[in-house]
Amino acid sequence: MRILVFNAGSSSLKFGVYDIPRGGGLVQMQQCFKGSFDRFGAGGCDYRAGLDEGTVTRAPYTDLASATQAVPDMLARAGITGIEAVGHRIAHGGAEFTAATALSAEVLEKIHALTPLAPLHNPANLKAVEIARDVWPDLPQWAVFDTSFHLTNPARAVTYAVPQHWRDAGLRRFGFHGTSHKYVAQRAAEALGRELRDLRLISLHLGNGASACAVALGESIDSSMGMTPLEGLVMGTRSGDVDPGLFGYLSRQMGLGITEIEDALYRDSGLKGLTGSSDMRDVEDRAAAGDADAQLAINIYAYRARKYIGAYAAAMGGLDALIFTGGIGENSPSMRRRICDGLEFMGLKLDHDRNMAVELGAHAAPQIQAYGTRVNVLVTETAEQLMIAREVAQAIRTPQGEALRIPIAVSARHVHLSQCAVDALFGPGYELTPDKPLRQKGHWAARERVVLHGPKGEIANVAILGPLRDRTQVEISRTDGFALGIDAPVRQSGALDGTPHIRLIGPAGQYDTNGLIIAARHIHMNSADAQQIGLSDGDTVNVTLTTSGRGLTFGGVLIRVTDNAFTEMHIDTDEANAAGISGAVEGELSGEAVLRST
Ligand SMILES: Nc1ncnc2c1ncn2[C@@H]1O[C@H](COP(=O)(O)OP(=O)(O)O)[C@@H](O)[C@H]1O
Ligand SMILES: CC(=O)OP(=O)(O)O
Ligand SMILES: [Mg+2]
Repeated sequence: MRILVFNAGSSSLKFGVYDIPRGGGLVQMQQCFKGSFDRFGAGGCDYRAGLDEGTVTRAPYTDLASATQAVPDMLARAGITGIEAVGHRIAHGGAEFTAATALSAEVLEKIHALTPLAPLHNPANLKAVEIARDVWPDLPQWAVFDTSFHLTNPARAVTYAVPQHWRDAGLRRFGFHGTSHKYVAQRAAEALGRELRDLRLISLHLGNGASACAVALGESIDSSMGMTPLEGLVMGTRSGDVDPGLFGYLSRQMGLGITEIEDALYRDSGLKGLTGSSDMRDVEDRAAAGDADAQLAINIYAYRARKYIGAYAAAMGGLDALIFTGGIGENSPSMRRRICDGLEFMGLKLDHDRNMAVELGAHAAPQIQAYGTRVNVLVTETAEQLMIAREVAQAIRTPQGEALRIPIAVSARHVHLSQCAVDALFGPGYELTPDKPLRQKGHWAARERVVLHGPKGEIANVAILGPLRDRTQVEISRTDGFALGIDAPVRQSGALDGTPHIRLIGPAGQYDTNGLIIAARHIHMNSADAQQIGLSDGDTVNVTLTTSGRGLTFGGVLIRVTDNAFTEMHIDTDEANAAGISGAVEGELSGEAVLRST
């Protein structure tokens, strides 16, 4: 499979072509061509092409759009043919897009609607989509969003303390550069020989746009950009954090309009506002030559980044490694040094020689901390394009391309009764009263309730689900098992041989029975959905819950296919609590799981 990737940033356009050999996995993915344009100006831009990074030439393009327009010809001249899909970086995907998404007309519409929240980025990203669709109208186009990785951030990190009706209108923090933060976090874990799920990391992506991200135990838990890519660190042309009180002052005292203020914060602030140049190379050169403005800019830049390191170490309750990436993070030893200076108190100190000697190749993620210090410090190239290609390839390999989203129902403790049990509990020949229909057709919850009685305690008011069954089955959670004092096994529904005994108590008597289980998590799936996604009865899959506060993947979820099932996943209350679920949630069958089962 051959995938072309466009990564349009605020100051540069990068593109790459990636191959996965037939029958190979994502790890075998190889880059076969790449190019980048930056330093756009009236006289053109810098251009690097081919796998050999070194050569910089001048190209006549004065802006990102004209450079993007030139890419198809460049690929043709380089003999690159046979592209099967195009992946695009899209900066803002809002709260909806948790993974690579096929660019349908509807999805494009949603991305357009988010443009006011990323005015430097989404238009450039969409331009690349438009050009690619013109040139390759038959190829599938995919989006990979900067925001997706951060959708695991907890509510306390993403909620602005503003009036309720503003929050209801969608005001919240998102975070960007997620593809980069995710990639470098994985690289750092590999380089340290540790599992990502055991590490607390801070990633500093310092490019033209810049952001810090706290990655705790494999998930982004906070990042410095907010609802827009304006919040946080000092950037090339963006201010980063300012007092929102500035707006009123600028408007009332200085007579500026909203557009002027916003434009200045996006385009004329940051390094550019402080020094006249948005390019750190220029700023460093000027500072070295004695320019006081440039020196102050560098100090502000480093100080702001250092403050975020302190904040995120506190947010995570510790720090195992700090990662530098992005044009500045990768290439400026002096900036890395300034950012880290003064952090010895938290076990973070650089080794001068290692910091100066950093050489980044495709497989290197050098460590630059002083020997014997507690916090590892790594420098690594980011690889947003590679990550985008991987995510697109994985999504394409998932049957139907898109992950199947399934509603999740939380089963509280309940019993299924036999006629024998009903007779004993409610009186001979008693008929239960169906009260509420369940989503599985023909199933209902009865008005009647029973008590569960165990050696340690009782649980009252337990629901009875109909219709009646041949054998009585009692489904509880592990926590209920402690309350009752009985250790119940995890079983599929109906697999009751050898299960423990429990006493049920009803208004007319008691009933002792085996059949006490913790229901194995499962998905009811109708035949059409199963066929569409390539699953059969008895398969097991992984289901990822990214929308919940504690985002979690459930492994070994059993698929139960019946003709007219309502497709829905059932978990118990312990599982729901572990995933931080309240209210309606959807889970996502992860591509990996689907691949394994077919
Ligand atoms: N050798 C270097 N020293 C200092 N800064 C550098 C160096 N090389 C690149 N940079 C800076 O990196 C920034 C661009 O980062 P990059 O990640 O390429 O941008 P983008 O966010 O557009 O992808 C610019 O400020 C540039 O000056
Ligand atoms: C979101 C963002 O700031 O991206 P970039 O670094 O490409 O400007
Ligand atoms: Mg960038």
